Amino acid sequence: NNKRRRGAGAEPLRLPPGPWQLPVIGSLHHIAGRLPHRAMRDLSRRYGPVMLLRLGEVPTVVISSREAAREVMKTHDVAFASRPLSATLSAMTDGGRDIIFAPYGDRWRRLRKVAVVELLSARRVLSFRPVRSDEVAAMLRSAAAKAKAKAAADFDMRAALEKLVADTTMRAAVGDRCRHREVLLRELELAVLLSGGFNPADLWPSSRLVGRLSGVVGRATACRDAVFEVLDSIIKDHLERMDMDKGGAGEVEDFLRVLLGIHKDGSLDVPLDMDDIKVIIFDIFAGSETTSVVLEWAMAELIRNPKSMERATAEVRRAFASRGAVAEDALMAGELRYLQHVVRETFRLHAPVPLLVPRLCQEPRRVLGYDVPRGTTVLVNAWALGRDEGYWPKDPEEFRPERFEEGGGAAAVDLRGANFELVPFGSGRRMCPGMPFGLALVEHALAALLLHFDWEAPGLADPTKLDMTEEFGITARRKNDLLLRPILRVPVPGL
Ligand code: HEM
Repeated sequence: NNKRRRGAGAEPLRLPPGPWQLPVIGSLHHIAGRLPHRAMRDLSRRYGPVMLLRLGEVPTVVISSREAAREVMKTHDVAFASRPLSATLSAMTDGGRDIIFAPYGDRWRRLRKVAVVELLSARRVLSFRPVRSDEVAAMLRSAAAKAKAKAAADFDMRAALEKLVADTTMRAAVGDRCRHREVLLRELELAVLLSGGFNPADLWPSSRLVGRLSGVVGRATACRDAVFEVLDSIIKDHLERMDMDKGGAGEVEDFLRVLLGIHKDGSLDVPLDMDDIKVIIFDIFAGSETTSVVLEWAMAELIRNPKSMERATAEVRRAFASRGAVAEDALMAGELRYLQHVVRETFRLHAPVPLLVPRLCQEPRRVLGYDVPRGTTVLVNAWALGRDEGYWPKDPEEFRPERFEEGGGAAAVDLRGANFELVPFGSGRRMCPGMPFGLALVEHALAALLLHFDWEAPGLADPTKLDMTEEFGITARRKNDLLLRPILRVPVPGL
């Protein structure tokens, strides 16, 4: 009965009446060797939008319809507001002492409040405008150098976007003068890799042998120690500097300075110790990584879809070519409508965290009539929701930003967590608090790349053939590099 088909043109799923025991319909071998979000989407087409998999020893409910997603992240949000803590994550976060993986409770509430109110507010995001402009300008200069090279050279878009996001985040988080940039970035990359959850130690938690053989917990501990050591030294530098220049932080006050200020003068009703500060900074680095992933997909989709590229470029140049640079006020006021549609469409097809961050069922709840027991891990397949033909009837697999225009069928759908068919940032209490910070950089960088350059994929006669393979991991990035050729159209400031 649970095995209803829900493919193209299928009837809407009819729910079973009353309480319903979820049978285990799949296990690890159903997804082994495949991208988990794809494999789970295929299973859900056969078994329905609420299905129970047994991944190793971990009972995992996968949610694949907007109705079920609404129940998990809205109707029963509190019951699903905790996180499962695998052995690897526990080692990495010292038992869930950060924000992203913290169990639901007072500590999480306190740290999240500090992050939301003091660091990621609209006012603070705005204050980093000069940092974004500087770092985007640096990226544009390196693209302009490639465009000027005699033998036209390829621009490594992935490397450039990763550098842009890392440098912008680094400056916003800990200021300009970070001596440990390389170590920090290397360890953070490892942290993201290790926290994927699909490793043997996390899937068979009761087996000490598996844990010992995989060695992943040891690596996670070493990774956390390395990051914390670097953060200790950054904090020491910061405190010295704060003592020296008592006059104030200048134009841009970085996150660490804000947090140390709160720690020193106890100006909040909640105390903040040094460990709290380190984990908040750690999370901001870890959370930001996804920003470059989505920018890379946006550029790849625009290359594959020349008509969309033409429209987006024309809009950006109409708005900014006469000024010679992107102005964030116009972006933030939503004046570049098509660009916003491009961003939404990219998130629809390429949710950078395709299964969101796992939730834990704290209290038994019924989701679409199925009983979800306490202790179950719950994954919301945002990637599958974004491609479901039931919600995106016109070519769900195609990149068509026009669907978000008036009359396009999805004009009212946005990213803020109220439309459960488009939830790349999650929804409810655990929704991503970094969305405004991430989106500001995505829109600014994308507009600048299109304003100053035309872009070509060298050696690719038919752009629709651009390789779009995804890589395995907690974040769904493109597998292969994106090498593009920039052709300078609007001079880059400062050159
Ligand atoms: C394009 C960029 C981003 C995407 C797609 C993204 C996505 C997500 C998702 C899916 C979650 C889990 C939501 C849930 O469980 O419902 C999350 C949580 C989180 N994100 Fe982001 N994120 C992005 C950027 C950022 C940035 C820039 C920061 C920080 C500056 C950040 C910080 C966080 C934090 C701290 C959490 C944990 C929230 C909690 O558990 O209470 N994210 N993000």
